[in-house]
Amino acid sequence: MAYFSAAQLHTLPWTSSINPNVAYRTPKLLLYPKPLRASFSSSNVETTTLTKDSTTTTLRELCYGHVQEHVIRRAEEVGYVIPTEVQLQALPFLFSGRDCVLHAQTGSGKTLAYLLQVLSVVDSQRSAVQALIVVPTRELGMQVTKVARMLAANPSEHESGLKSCTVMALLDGGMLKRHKSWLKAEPPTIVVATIGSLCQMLEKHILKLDTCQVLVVDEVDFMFNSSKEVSSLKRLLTSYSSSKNRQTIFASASIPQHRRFLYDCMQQKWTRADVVHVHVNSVEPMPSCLHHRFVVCNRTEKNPMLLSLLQTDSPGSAIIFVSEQSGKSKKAGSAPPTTLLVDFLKSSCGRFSDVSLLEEDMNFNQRAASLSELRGGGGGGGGGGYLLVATDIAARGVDLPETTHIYNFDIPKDAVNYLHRAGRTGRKPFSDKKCFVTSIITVEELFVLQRFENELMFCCEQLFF
Ligand SMILES: Nc1ncnc2c1ncn2[C@@H]1O[C@H](COP(=O)(O)OP(=O)(O)OP(=O)(O)O)[C@@H](O)[C@H]1O
Repeated sequence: MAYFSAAQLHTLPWTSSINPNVAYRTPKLLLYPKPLRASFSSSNVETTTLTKDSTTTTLRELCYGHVQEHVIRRAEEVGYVIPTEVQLQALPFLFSGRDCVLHAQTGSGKTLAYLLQVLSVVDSQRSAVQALIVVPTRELGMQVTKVARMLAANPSEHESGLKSCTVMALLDGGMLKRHKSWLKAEPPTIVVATIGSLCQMLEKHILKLDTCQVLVVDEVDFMFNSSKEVSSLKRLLTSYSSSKNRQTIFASASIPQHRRFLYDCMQQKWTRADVVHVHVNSVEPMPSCLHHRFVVCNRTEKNPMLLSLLQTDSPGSAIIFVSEQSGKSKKAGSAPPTTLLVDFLKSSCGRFSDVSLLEEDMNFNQRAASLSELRGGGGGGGGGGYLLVATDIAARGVDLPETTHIYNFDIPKDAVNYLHRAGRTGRKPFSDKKCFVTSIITVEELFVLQRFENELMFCCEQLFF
């Protein structure tokens, strides 16, 4: 069993060294103790770090002998030809069957990395659930299911007589009765699930994991941080299936206190003891193409300030993040801040007459319609772009690669939240086109933003209007 000393556990949350290329604003509050080295030899955990790769390995070469030809061809058809850094780094470990923690920037292609491994392991001719992918939200689940189905589709299914791999989306708000019949009649090969729906099926013994060979938990830090999900997740990892009998893959762009997390993975038997930590861009938690800015104004001036920013930036496509409505405001019967902002934008300027909305209080169908409208090139903003007003439901995992601007209308609740909101832009792996993250803050919130700068090691430029 690996052992970590107290000194090793007392570590920087994001990184192992300060990035010398970042120009920091002063005064800098260095909140953490002196930097530790990237790897530590007294443990079984292998930490791999990669900054820039110069090889020209193709995804085909990387997957050769592991992933079926039709899957590789499908990936190439949709433009996945060159692997991203996390794919390059992680796939050899994944293909070897090792448990992995994929820890890489937002938009770096972690989904494709774990899906290629899932598709390399499953046998579509076997009628049994062989892979389970757990996600925190229905939106992310739908997105992962779509990519998995797209990669798994076998155009020569009829000629060869071989069945294609089936992917079930077992997501909160779905038709669980139908899924129940499906699971009983012919179990799918891969299940993508939110933890609530999954546990219902497991508790009723409709879904069994004894044939499951790969278990993926996406946005793993979020799941472990959510009081609603954590006990179910722990049960899933230890009671419903054993880490000895499966490959376990965890993925996230943010794993605060990652060494502590890796220690827990082994101690609690969520993974096997030889788990690999694939840590890409460990010194730079956010994509370098992001340009961070802020404006200071009074609370009452936020709406006109946002409008000025939108008029000046003229964003191609933008997401505006607004805090969730407080319980007190709901009780008082006030309109949600998201709705108020959408109404303001619609009435203030013609270009923003078609603003989309995504928030928890919408029903699942409305939420799906809102996202598919954006993906279809609809939505506000004109010129094929969109303008989306959203709560943090859109902050994790949602992939809208055309987004060029993020506006924090309300300041994120912590640095992790800042990182994921910011990560909804800059999602084209091989593009270094500048994307913008702008926070609208009050004077009192300046200190909070500065804390985020320290924790995430970025530099924010002040704009004046
Ligand atoms: N090899 C590749 N070549 C080109 N594009 C890619 C490649 N791999 C992934 N992408 C694209 O990159 C974008 C981001 O990928 P993905 O959603 O997997 O990121 P992620 O690492 O899971 O991000 P997050 O942490 O925000 O969930 C997607 O639009 C995806 O289609």
